[in-house]
Amino acid sequence: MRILVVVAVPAEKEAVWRGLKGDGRFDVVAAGVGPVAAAANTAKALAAAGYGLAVSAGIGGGFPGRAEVGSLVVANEIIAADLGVETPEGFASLDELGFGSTRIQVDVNLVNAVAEALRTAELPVTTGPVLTVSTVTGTAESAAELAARVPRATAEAMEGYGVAFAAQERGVPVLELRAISNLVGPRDRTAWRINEALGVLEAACAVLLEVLP
Ligand SMILES: O=C(O)c1cccc(C(=O)CC[C@H]2O[C@@H](n3cnc4c(=O)[nH]cnc43)[C@H](O)[C@@H]2O)c1
Repeated sequence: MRILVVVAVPAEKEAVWRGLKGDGRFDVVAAGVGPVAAAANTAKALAAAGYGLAVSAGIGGGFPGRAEVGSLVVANEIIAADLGVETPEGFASLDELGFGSTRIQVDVNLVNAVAEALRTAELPVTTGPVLTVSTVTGTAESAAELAARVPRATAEAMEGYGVAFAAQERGVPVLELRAISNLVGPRDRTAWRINEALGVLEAACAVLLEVLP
């Protein structure tokens, strides 16, 4: 099975490739930051070749108490968390407005198999919903609002839903894997542990190499 791995930036691509050891079953694309770049470039890649799986991978923010810095999150649901409208009563998602779904489920057997393999490799891993946002959350208020909107929210990043939507349109299964570089909350750039997260992402990709068919 050929597998497409979509990351945002070159540093993530290098980490993923190191983990995958250049295995010929995988193609790794640095699609750019954000859901639009991710969707457009995933759709382009999926149109160019036959893939059995699309993986959105990279660093991400962990919700405090659910995913710590240096750990991994495997999404069991990929949610476009800011796709909707603001109303005087609060945020209303596209689902509530009747314009479609902001949630894409990930195959539970795939999630469990990958999470179990990562645990066996002694990598700290949690499964749960991963939110896709167009703006990195930067205040305690926004973090609390998101956590209330999606009660089990485990991590946030900026590309998963774009990759998942493009994959879904072509009937290709999707997986999202995030290595946590920072906590979701008040912006503190000095607290981001990007190199540590890239190292964990590399180690996780070495496990993917073994567990994916
Ligand atoms: O705030 C900054 O100074 C800053 C510096 C470097 C990079 C950024 C990013 O926003 C990178 C976004 C990039 O990384 C993923 N990511 C990582 N953590 C988070 C997060 O807490 N919330 C959303 N996205 C995150 C994201 O998928 C992008 O690809 C900022």
